Amino acid sequence: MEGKVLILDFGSQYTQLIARKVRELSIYCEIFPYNADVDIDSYVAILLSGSPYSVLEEDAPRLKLEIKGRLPLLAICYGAQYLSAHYGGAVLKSETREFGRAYLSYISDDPLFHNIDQGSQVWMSHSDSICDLPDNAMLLASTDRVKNVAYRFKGEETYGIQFHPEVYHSVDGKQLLYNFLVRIAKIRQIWTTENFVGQTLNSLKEKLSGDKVVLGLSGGVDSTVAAVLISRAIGENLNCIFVNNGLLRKGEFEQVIQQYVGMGLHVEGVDASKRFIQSLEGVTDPEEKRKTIGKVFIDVFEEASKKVDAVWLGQGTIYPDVIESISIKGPSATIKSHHNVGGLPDCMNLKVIEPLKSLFKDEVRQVGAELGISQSLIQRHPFPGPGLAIRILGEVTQEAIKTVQEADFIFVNALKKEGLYHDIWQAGAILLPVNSVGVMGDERTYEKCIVLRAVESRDGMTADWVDFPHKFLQKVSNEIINKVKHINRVVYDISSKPPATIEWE
Ligand SMILES: Nc1ncnc2c1ncn2[C@@H]1O[C@H](COP(=O)(O)OP(=O)(O)OP(=O)(O)O)[C@@H](O)[C@H]1O
Repeated sequence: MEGKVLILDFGSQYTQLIARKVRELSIYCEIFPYNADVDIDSYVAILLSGSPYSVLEEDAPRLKLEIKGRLPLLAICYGAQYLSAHYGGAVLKSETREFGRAYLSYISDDPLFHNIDQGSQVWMSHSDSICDLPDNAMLLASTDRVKNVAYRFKGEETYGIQFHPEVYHSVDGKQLLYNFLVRIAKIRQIWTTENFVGQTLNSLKEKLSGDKVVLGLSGGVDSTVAAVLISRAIGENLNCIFVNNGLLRKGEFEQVIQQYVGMGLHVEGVDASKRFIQSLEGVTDPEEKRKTIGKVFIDVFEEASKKVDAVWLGQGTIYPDVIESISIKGPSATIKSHHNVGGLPDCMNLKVIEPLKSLFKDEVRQVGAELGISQSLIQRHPFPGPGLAIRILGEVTQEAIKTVQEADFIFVNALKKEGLYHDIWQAGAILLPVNSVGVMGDERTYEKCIVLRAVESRDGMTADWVDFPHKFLQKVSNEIINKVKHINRVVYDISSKPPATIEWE
């Protein structure tokens, strides 16, 4: 890849955002932990991230590579403090923690601040300050409260800035990154979806020449886009498997298979719903549900794929999954066990091909559009691997599945009809394992409760509930109570993530 930028991560919550901003400038970049062994010479510029640590702490992260002066370097927040402290400056605890908006009251005429004016709003988030710059560094910018807000080492393209150009509230942040990457580091802006597709097709053709590939399709965006890319490269040699685990939405299995076939994919639909539902009998613990589904999935997938004489397993892994697994904090301990195919390659002896592993979710969607995949597939809401099993609290029975499917169908259709579907990250119905008293006609009822959940989010990491017009909720609630058997009550979930999660289990 020509013109790659390296982002070394000190564990900041904003590191992925830095990468997103660089990609938005049509420049390719990769994130690695600060202590990873990377071949610096394969990059053309380096960015250092912020960090929750203080350089004053004993165990603060320190680079093991000598990077200063080798490539254009922009160090952000902790990165800037680290460079400064490491090369003879002084960093001390600030008297007051500086968090939020600040305004640049002094800006030098360095190219880093080209087209950025005095008074520009920047976003700060630090509790240490650079009190003295290293001897061979010069001051580039200040705010009223902090003097050493930006600096540069003399005679080098090595910069440090205290504020966060990657966050939205730094209004000229994108301009600053542009100045650094394009004007200073002279990187060409050639990372486009079109180029990505062209290059990926070439490399897939070369790598997979003549080999067969098997790939699990979930109906979701990632596996669909991965499948279409691979199929463009190797045609009939790609064999897809779509498993019906009986936990999909109403009519989804048939509908999605039809769409896949229409797209020219070679796909085998395996209806294993009975096997899944049987194995879930008596299981109520959420983690055990996920594990049970995962195990059956692996068995079913393995059996189906034996018929294909495959050498490769195609996967729709995307960049956030990769970052998560190499993060400086290690794979998150709290992540739920998924029924993804991560466990498959070892036991199946297949080589793994992951054509999307350098892309963020919205880039995957753009690639999908570039490949001509219909918007109805690309813009689908994320749907959990274990499906409706984790939207049925307590035991998963045929009757419970039918109830959730019907309620979900009414809710999601209403969203589509009102033109709300695409403004929402994810929506669905949850069945609670409690009965409550109601009255229908002259009869007293004692039946179940459906929760409606709809959230807005940018990346699924944080989410907020959608504030629907009451009339809309009223309409959906009426329709569910009138049409779905065993439901006498509908409630709407108004919790955000965190502290709640998007799914209930
Ligand atoms: N019903 C299924 N049949 C076949 N393969 C599946 C099925 N469900 C999931 N998979 C495979 O497992 C992978 C991970 O599943 P998961 O539900 O976590 O998807 P994801 O990471 O959200 O990706 P996607 O957007 O493809 O759904 C999918 O990308 C797909 O390859």
